[in-house]
Amino acid sequence: MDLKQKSSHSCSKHVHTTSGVRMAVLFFEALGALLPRALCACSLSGALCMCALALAALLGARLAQLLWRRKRFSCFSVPPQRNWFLGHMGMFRSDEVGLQEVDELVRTYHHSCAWFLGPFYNLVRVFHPDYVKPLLLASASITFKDELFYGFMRPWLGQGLLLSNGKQWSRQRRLLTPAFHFDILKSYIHIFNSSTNIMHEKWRRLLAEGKNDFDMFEHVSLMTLDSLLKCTFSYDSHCQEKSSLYISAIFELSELVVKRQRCLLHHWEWLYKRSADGQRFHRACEIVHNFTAKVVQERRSQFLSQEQTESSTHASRKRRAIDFIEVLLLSKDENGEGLSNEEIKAQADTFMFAGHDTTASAISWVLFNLAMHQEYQDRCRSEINALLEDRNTDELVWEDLSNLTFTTMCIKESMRICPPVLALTRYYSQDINVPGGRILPEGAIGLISVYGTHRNPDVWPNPEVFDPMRFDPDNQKQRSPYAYIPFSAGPRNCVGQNFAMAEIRVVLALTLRRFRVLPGSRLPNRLYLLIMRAEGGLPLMLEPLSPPTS
Ligand code: HEM
Repeated sequence: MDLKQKSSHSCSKHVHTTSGVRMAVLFFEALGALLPRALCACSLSGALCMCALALAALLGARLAQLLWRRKRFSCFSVPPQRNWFLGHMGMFRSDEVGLQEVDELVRTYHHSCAWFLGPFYNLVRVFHPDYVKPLLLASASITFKDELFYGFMRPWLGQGLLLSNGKQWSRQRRLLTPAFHFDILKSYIHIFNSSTNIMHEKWRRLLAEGKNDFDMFEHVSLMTLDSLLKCTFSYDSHCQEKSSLYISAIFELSELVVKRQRCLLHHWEWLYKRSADGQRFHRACEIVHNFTAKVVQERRSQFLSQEQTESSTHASRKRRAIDFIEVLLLSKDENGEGLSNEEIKAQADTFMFAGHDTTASAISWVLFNLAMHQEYQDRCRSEINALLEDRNTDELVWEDLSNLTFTTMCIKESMRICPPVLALTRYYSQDINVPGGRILPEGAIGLISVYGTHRNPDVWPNPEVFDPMRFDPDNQKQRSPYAYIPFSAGPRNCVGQNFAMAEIRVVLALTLRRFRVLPGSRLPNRLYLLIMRAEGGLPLMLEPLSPPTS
């Protein structure tokens, strides 16, 4: 449907309607400013009365300002609110019902709607590729990661790539991009194979003990963390077999960030610092930072001493997997300046956060979707077995990945229907034009709903149906590149997407070769947290398969 036709308002209209409100703001502000002067000339009771009036006038000015700001959103549809003051505050649910409400929102409003969080935050939620495009392609100089959604991660991730803005971000992005070059990623395939093997060994042991209701999220998260620690720090944590303080701290931090976003009182730093959660957050940050600082320091001294010996020649480096820390230690900008220890620590913490839970979510949900669709699971398995047919080892190599065509289609369809990152938010320092003559006003937060866009029936017919054929190359041609955005798009897209896709393909291929995956004891209810999870875990059952005979 033509989006312009659907547009019922134009933002230009609000200029007239808001001038009255603007006058009211000016009136109340003038009143608030004049009253204190009049106070000097009054008795005590008169002074108290004047104080109350001044306060009321200032409050009136703020409320009028609030209404004026909201008016700027009148070109967007506004779903029913709690009341004019609280707006949609508290109406956003993070459970299965909440996700179904997003589906309903998309069906009703087709492309976008305004969303007000009390008197403080005004958002525009977009869920159509034509609206997503201008928001994701807006220049980095006017686009910022907003503090409402990203700010609470700052004490943990610092000014790493995910949270930095402007020039600092562009410099970091230039320096970090080589870390994700194919030549580097190739050397990680062995790590992905071996971490998957460790997980499968554990599964076989548990199956032999008679346990067969696996919380896939728990197992896969430990496995992706294991891989990431090896790829980032060359650190073998053995975290799949034994617990570690560092790992528990990472899990705790992810949980606490979401908890804080949901609790308005805890947005206030002074109060949060004194709360039990705030203190847990502080302790967990300390554990993570101490760990990263120690590794970075050790690696820098090791690196410097290696530089002076012959053993660190280019050839010898090429023989082993170069970890991210090493690439970061080597990187230099156009002025020959490298990254400081502080910057490297922020990047390493960012990789650990951005890389493990997201990939775990993608792997867990594709296993779930294939458990629910055995016909597609069988087709993936045939593809994998055919690929490894004449080999005497199960080890996948980089070149195999491009031959897993149908398996990759299933992964993509699973990330459409269950995107690990459900939404992105941005703050814009200038008005942004979106279709239908609408304007996202300067200072507003744009919430790009990945989930909503992937489920938009105007773009994806029968969006709730799992159909890998949507990603057959012939069926993709007609679609906007902004209709499918699990890794975001534009300048701030996911720098780790090739890493993630390689890992997911290795894990899925080896798992389906060795196990049949079946639905668990109950169907999961989805959870809308920093990433898509399942309430109480994602139970699946496994049936070990014997190696295919040729
Ligand atoms: C299936 C797995 C993954 C998904 C779905 C995913 C998704 C995303 C998304 C949607 C963004 C944009 C976030 C925003 O704008 O706020 C992003 C950014 C980012 N991702 Fe990923 N990611 C995945 C894996 C990884 C991995 C494995 C790494 C690193 C090892 C990584 C590192 C990053 C970084 C550093 C950014 C910030 C990029 C920038 O702002 O320039 N991600 N990711």
